[in-house]
Amino acid sequence: MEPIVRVENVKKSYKKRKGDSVVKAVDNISFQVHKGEIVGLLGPNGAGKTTTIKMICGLLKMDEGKIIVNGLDNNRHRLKALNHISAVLEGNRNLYWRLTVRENLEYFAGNRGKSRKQIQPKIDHLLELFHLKDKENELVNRLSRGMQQKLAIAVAMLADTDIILLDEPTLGLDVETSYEVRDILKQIVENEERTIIISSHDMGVIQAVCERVIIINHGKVVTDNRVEELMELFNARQYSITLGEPLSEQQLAQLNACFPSYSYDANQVKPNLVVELLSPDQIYQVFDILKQDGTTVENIDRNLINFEQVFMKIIKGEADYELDSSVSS
Ligand SMILES: Nc1ncnc2c1ncn2[C@@H]1O[C@H](COP(=O)(O)OP(=O)(O)OP(=O)(O)O)[C@@H](O)[C@H]1O
Repeated sequence: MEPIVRVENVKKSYKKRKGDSVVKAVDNISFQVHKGEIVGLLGPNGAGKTTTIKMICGLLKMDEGKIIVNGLDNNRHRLKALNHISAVLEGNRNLYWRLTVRENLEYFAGNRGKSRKQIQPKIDHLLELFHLKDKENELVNRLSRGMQQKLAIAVAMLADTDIILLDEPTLGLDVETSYEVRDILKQIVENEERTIIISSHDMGVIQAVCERVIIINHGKVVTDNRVEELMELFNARQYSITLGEPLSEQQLAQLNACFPSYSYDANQVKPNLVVELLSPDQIYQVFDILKQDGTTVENIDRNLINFEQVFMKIIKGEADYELDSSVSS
């Protein structure tokens, strides 16, 4: 099936203010998103996420490459392609501050050609979903930042476009509102056939709502994989081993040579060793090192790691696995 968004060999550089030097914000990236998917676009600060999102929604021109939205090349058919997209960009909530919550929803629905009457049931549904019903007659400039953010996302949902782009939807929100936005997004994903691309540093949101993540670093795609697979991959690798006796200097040197990211704590009730394995067979290599000095193993646990730790490993280049581009092709 033809993907709904196809980003092909896209490049974008910015000129620095002083001199002729340029920043390669996006350096030849390609990825695809299929209809109904919810994909996280991740990366450290300055990785190129916002630049990518702005190019997908036609706010920024790319230097090279192309982006196809629902079969339309957004270099050549920008306005038509944009009809398929709603975006909530970071720091730009595009709301009318002197209109009420309900008026904003009505206004933006009208912009998309919907009559006031036709749209009321959908507005009521969104007000309930976003817990904004009791604020429907409040002016937007009297709402908290979190409520404004929820309203901006509700406006994007109302447009009924195929694709929704959310740049940092929980940035700057308190923990409670951030959880609320996460839950609302989860419900939308479960109940609606929308294609959503979310850029976020909030790994909790990503883990809760995204099926797949595309991780960008220094303007390049470094990972394109299902969240579940990444979790499984890293989970399978980290083992915590409780030892009967402390390790010798020689054993530690060997562990360091074979498993440089190991950690060892001799100060617990029983000495504890944590190793990360590239393949399950490597556990036998660990056992061999332990056996040399007769160290006994009292217990082995597979450590559960969260998505934030997985992300950090990928970004730090600790992940030693093949980039799986097959999921998006
Ligand atoms: N208008 C601009 N002019 C010059 N450089 C820019 C401009 N916008 C972004 N950049 C640079 O391009 C690179 C990518 O920026 P971008 O905002 O796309 O990253 P990001 O992944 O969204 O970062 P963050 O997580 O901090 O929002 C950075 O080095 C940034 O400094």
